[in-house]
Amino acid sequence: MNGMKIAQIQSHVYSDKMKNLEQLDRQMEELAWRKPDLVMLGEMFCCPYETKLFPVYAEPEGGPVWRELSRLAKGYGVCLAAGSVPERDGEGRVYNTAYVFDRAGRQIGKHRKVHMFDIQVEGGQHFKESETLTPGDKCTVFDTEFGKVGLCICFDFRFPELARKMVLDGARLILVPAAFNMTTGLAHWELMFRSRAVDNQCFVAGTSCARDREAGYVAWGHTLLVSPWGDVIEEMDEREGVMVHDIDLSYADKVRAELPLLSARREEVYR
Ligand SMILES: NC(=O)CC(=O)C(=O)O
Repeated sequence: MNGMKIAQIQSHVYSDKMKNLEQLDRQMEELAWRKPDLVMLGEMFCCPYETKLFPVYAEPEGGPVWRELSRLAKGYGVCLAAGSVPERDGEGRVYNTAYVFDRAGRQIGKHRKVHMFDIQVEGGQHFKESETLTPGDKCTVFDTEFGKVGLCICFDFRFPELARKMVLDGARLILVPAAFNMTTGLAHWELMFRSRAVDNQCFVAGTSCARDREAGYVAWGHTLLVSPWGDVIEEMDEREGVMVHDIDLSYADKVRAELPLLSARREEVYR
């Protein structure tokens, strides 16, 4: 199946973890009449984006947040790309992890953020995910009823090599739960998503949480969806909201056939 309806939810992040899931339940109920096939959330949608809080909010895979996400996917009969959450493994390490559930509530995708968001921009944003997070070490592409889908988290998408690998592994849509900020958002948000989409001739969906000026980390918002031709299908502003679109993944095949960037690569020259 190539056609799908994708809903991207840009929501407020409450400090009460479970309140975020109650909010999600209400949002999915309100969305139900639009019959989305896939619902997508932002990076750390149920934990304030602060390094000291990641270990406090972290849960193992299969924990209460995971179970509630699986229940919601099944209850509403949708594929749920559940943003990202802090995940604790059996050895006490904490990851920034994105889970994806199918319509039956089964986990079909999981990605641990590979590239740590450690930046120090003079006069702008400072952040050091590696203070409390451990990086993952895998490129993630998983099977869905719509074909292969790529998954990475925010800073990961700044690395063209990872997106290229996902596409060479079969992805025609890349999901990116993300949280740019007031420094990087204005400079690079739309530019990055359009660049990755044009280079890889695939749909890219970037979903952020809404901006909260009182938060320790002020998210840029601007959830967006970009086509394989590089067109911005829609971009939100910084406020809470939902965006719903019908996309046809075979459009990526059409663009790749008309402008054969992927098939005309000369790997032997780039080595
Ligand atoms: N949350 C992030 O990883 C933010 C990011 O990538 C950025 O450039 O900003």
